[in-house]
Amino acid sequence: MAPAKGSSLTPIQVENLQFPASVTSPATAKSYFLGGAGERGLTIEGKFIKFTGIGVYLEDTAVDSLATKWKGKSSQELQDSLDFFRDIISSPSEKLIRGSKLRPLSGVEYSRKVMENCVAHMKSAGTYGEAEATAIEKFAEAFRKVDFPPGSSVFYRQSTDGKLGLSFSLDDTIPEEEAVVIENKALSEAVLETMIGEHAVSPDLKRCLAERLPIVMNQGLLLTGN
Ligand SMILES: O=C(/C=C/c1ccc(O)cc1)c1c(O)cc(O)cc1O
Repeated sequence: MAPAKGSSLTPIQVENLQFPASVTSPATAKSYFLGGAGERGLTIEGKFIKFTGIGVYLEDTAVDSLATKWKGKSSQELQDSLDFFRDIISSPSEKLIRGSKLRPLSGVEYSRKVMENCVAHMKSAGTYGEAEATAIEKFAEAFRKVDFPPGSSVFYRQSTDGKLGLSFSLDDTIPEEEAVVIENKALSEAVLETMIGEHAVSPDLKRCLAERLPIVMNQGLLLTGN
């Protein structure tokens, strides 16, 4: 029998955070592969401080939809193409994003930064209206009583029909139940846009996606090393 064709997608380590090559969510029973992961830091008094590690998990179906346009392009070409990242964001497959903390952060502190970026993006894209302002309020409320010690995580599930599921975990395990589901496509997409789009908070994550996805588009998926 011919050997199975496929690339070996490896887990990724961001500082002391481990991002497995694939995960199955007990909330949805769906499996996702690790498109990429990277750090998010801030320069404070001239020093780059790493605060979070972000992992972007995609459903297998994302590969074919991306391959039609991007297969054959080099990692550098992909990294330099905003349209490539926009196609990941809008690809017709569910995404699961894990944002894990390297330093302690309160939910209010963390969510304020995420919301600032999301609102700025939606305003510049012309997608911010009353429904989005209400969705942002719901987002803020979900984080109000959350505390993030190092190693703890928020999971963002972005469904193809525009729902954003939020869940919180003290480690890297995906909770069985989501804390809240926000039905707003513009906000859902904005969360990933702020991470890998035009003004991305994690260039490291963009580089990683641009390096790994060509392998998957060329060789297919064969997951190892969880
Ligand atoms: O990771 C962050 C935010 C980290 C952070 C660091 C220091 C603070 O005082 C507050 C928050 C993040 C993200 O994951 C996604 C996003 O769109 C914006 C962010 O800032």
